[in-house]
Amino acid sequence: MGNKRFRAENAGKPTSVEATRIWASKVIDDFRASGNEVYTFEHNLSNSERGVIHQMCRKMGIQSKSSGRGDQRRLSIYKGRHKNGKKDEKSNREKLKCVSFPPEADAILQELFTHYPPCDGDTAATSFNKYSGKSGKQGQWNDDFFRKPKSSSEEILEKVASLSSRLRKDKALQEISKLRSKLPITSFREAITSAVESNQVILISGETGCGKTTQVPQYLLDHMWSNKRETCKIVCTQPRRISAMSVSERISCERGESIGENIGYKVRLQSKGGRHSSVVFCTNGILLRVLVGKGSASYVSDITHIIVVLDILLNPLSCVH
Ligand SMILES: Nc1ncnc2c1ncn2[C@@H]1O[C@H](COP(=O)(O)OP(=O)(O)OP(=O)(O)O)[C@@H](O)[C@H]1O
Repeated sequence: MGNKRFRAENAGKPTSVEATRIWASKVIDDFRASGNEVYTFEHNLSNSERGVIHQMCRKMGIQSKSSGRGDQRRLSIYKGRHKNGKKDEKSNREKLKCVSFPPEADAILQELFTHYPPCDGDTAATSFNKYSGKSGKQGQWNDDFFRKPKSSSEEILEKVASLSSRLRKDKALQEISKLRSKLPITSFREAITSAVESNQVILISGETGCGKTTQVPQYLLDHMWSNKRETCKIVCTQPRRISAMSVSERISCERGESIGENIGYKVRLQSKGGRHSSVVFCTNGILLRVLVGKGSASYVSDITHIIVVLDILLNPLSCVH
């Protein structure tokens, strides 16, 4: 399966973006199955077609590079990582970091990731050293990010007092607080905290913007601190790493504190906060890794609440019998 065959397919290249994707994915698949290290497309690709192919390659983890000028510009794709056409030594080192699982664990993970696929950001090395453990033991997460803060009841009281003092003094915070009190979810605050107290799982459904994401974690946190004087670890998932980061920033702002104090996040290769943070946002993929990681039992029991975002589309036709 050499360049000849690819050139033949290249000659009949389609015109629309979708058709380019279909055609290019076949060419890339054939290239991946071939013994060739490099494949160069014909020079009859337009700028936008090359753009589509570069984008596809990025998603598939294939290195791609265009070279040449004007009509002669051609796009090449590489099996290994290349820098300016030279093989990057790093790729060999990266290959050595491959994690393998015993067949039983493989089957369980396959099923989990089929039902709850990690988002793009999670599929690449998630704090690999922390997940694998420096000793090299696979699947061992040595991180205490998901452990409960060690605060005593006096320290909790101080945190509550400090929040009310900020609210008294800070005009901007008072404005935000006024806006928060007008959110549709506000009238359900008590109902939510008492439902959480008496049930293991609750489902909260509300229109977009009603306050589910930003308010529920705070209701639970304030309930744990003010009413129960107890420390807690509230883990909230978000479908995307960017939303995990921005929601934790928003909540920190609503409480007049810096991100990484009581509210934090952990996404691929990035985190703010730590064990001391009581509310932490992460992506679905990170939570899954926490839950299925070997030795996770010791700190998973520290997690007091898990808030998962579900996007359920109800098909009205399915209700018609
Ligand atoms: N970063 C932000 N800056 C300003 N306002 C924000 C910010 N994030 C959220 N809000 C506002 O806070 C309110 C509650 O938002 P929140 O995300 O909690 O709602 P939601 O019910 O979770 O919505 P969705 O179902 O779309 O996720 C909304 O009115 C929103 O506009």
